[in-house]
Amino acid sequence: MSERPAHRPTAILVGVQLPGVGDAEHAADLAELARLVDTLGYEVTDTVTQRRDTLSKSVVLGEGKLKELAELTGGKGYVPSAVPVKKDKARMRRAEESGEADDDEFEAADDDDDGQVPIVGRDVPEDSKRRPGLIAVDHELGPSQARNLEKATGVQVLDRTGVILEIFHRHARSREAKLQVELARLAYVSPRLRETGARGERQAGRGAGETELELDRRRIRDRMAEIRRELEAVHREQDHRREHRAGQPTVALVGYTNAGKSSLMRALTGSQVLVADQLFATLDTTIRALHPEAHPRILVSDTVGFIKKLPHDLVASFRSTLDEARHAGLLLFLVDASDPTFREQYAVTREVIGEIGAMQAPTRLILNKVDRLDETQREELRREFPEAIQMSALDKDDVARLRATIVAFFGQALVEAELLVPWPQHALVAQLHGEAQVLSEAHEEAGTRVRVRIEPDTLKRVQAALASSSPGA
Ligand SMILES: Nc1nc2c(ncn2[C@@H]2O[C@H](COP(=O)(O)OP(=O)(O)OP(=O)(O)O)[C@@H](O)[C@H]2O)c(=O)[nH]1
Repeated sequence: MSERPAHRPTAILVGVQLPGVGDAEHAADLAELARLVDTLGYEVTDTVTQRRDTLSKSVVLGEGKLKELAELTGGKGYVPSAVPVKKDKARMRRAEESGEADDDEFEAADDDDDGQVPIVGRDVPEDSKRRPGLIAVDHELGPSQARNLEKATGVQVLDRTGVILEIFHRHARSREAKLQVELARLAYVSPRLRETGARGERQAGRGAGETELELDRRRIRDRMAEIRRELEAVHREQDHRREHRAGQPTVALVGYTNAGKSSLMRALTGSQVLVADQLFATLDTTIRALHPEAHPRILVSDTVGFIKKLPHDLVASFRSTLDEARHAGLLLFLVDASDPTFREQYAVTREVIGEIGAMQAPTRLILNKVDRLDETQREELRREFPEAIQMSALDKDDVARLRATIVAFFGQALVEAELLVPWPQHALVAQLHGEAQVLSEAHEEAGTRVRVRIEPDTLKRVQAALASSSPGA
């Protein structure tokens, strides 16, 4: 075990290598989980792994490995009262009736689940200095698996989704991100709720014949419906804003978490976007103009990062955040080329982008962080990805070259046009300076004659504005 700074709680990782998962992939998955747990503020001190044909239905690991894990945590090493909960007959019957019965139910009736949403910091006592604060399991856990593991180890257990949700929760800044994360957390927590026995203060609002579990679930469903309505309102507002930007060329940066999107965004737009060596530092989409400004103005959007095994609910809840990518004229796929697993990360990103229907736009692959590679490695990558742009988001010249590539890309899509803007509509000339490349400008009796290179959509909008206010229109 390594030295632990006193201020950081510690965590143990648990992973089972299932058939079909190679050693390298297994190690990479655990390394990623370690980064996630680190981002959550824990220091990873140990990793317990095992090869198994399937995950143990009760506690994920086999008996011997569970003991090994419990030795590290100071826990019992077995699930107390590891027998079906026979005493609570009424509870069993209700569970069966509601289809909740678990053929592998080890969990004894307890009263420590308050049915509330917090995922971290639930109910495991921190009674020992030696005891880690968290066990993070690299698999989706069923409710009884998590609970049984907690009982056997005495330590709080989170699965990969739980860890990601907790990070998202901490990093959500905008109203939209907060609502989306809350929705995803409720979707995660709801099936994990268990009947907990009656407690006086929790009776309020309970309908006739409704169990406490049903009441909790109904409350969650109601809250989820409310959040969806709130989100719809936020999205209408966003659509409105997007319409306003329609026709403005936009380039979207997409990529795995920590690939360097925010750094590149900052470099391309001169803005103070948050850059952190953390996973999912960015949960919102930021949109800024390319800087120094291009004519017409080009917008750059930076959005939430992707990750392997990103829960589907979470992808769905971030769909609107990713909408910017769907409307972009150019998609830049950013990868951290110094990460040996970047090929897989690239594949995951493409898959998610494909899922949200954003693959229509032309794409370019950017191999970022090549400053961390030597010349031989770069040469190999050039052969493997001849079309890709190799660069470092931290290198000014590289960023300037990328900027030129982006400008050239949109330049190809521009058309040349001549417009006569009547004096009463002179404000349109100023607008054209922002939205098009003005080639020449001459003042005439009827107005200003402007030659522009302009996006076809923007041209249509300007022509429509001119036509609607021309005499006789
Ligand atoms: N050496 C090197 N480091 C880089 C480069 N680009 C980014 N970084 C570092 O990588 C880390 C992550 O960068 P970010 O820009 O926050 O990554 P991101 O893709 O926005 O991350 P998420 O918010 O998690 O999606 C930071 O510590 C950056 O300083 C690069 O080209 N070279």
